[in-house]
Amino acid sequence: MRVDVLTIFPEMFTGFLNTSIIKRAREQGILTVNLVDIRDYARNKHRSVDDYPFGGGPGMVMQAEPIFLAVEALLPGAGAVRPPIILLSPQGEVFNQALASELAGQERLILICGHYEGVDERVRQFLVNREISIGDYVLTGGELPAMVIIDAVTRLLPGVLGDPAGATEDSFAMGLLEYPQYTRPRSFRGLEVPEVLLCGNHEQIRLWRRQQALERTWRRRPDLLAKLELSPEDRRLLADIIRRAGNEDLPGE
Ligand SMILES: C[S@@+](CC[C@H](N)C(=O)[O-])C[C@H]1O[C@@H](n2cnc3c(N)ncnc32)[C@H](O)[C@@H]1O
Repeated sequence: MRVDVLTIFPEMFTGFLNTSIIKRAREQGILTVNLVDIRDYARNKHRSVDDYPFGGGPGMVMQAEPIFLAVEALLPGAGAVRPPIILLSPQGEVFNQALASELAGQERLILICGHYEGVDERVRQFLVNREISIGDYVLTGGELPAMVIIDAVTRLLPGVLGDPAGATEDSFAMGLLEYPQYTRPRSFRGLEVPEVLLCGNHEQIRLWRRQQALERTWRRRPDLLAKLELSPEDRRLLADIIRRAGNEDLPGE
């Protein structure tokens, strides 16, 4: 996958792109990130790309022209099929795992990072074809949201994770929060790993994990559970969880 990132702070991406799984994905040629400095498309000697808002008000607004020029330089030849051209914005559709999977199916993404008070509305109206928010809060710029999206999408690309099953069992991938994880030592300060995980019986472990995932989701994110199509086994497990919760305080929460 190729991702073009339009930003006025390309240096913010240095650590992110050169660390851990994202670094490896780039080295393996699975991910290519092209950082475009929007200032390279400013038509003034100060390379400024923002100006005061028409109508007054606080802060500065990023101008449309350098952003249009930067995108046009990436996509020469009008009329070609356009990749998703995404404006990062707190006003966009809210990013989630389903959207990450959808974007992971694309060959190319263009991400536009706003800054200051945001970008000239004409970018939103006439240049981008998608607007994505990473949550209901306001950040100083679109750079962190761009990294969030690149990270979530990259780990879904074939070949990126050593064990692809990891991503399919993650929270949200199957509509549930993930079951609890443990590693060595078996006993830490007298705190023991659940016995079932040591028994070597794969079916028992699978069932325990499913029950834990259902219980966590039921307690913490019942909204997710409401959207899920439950199997007969899930219904049985859930009925048991709810019955026990009615009788006693479930341990460990
Ligand atoms: C300070 S914000 C501008 C907020 C804008 N004045 C508003 O109220 O919608 C500056 C830039 O940060 C980015 N940004 C801030 N919060 C974001 C979020 N939750 N999701 C995605 N991008 C965000 C956007 O690119 C935005 O243009």
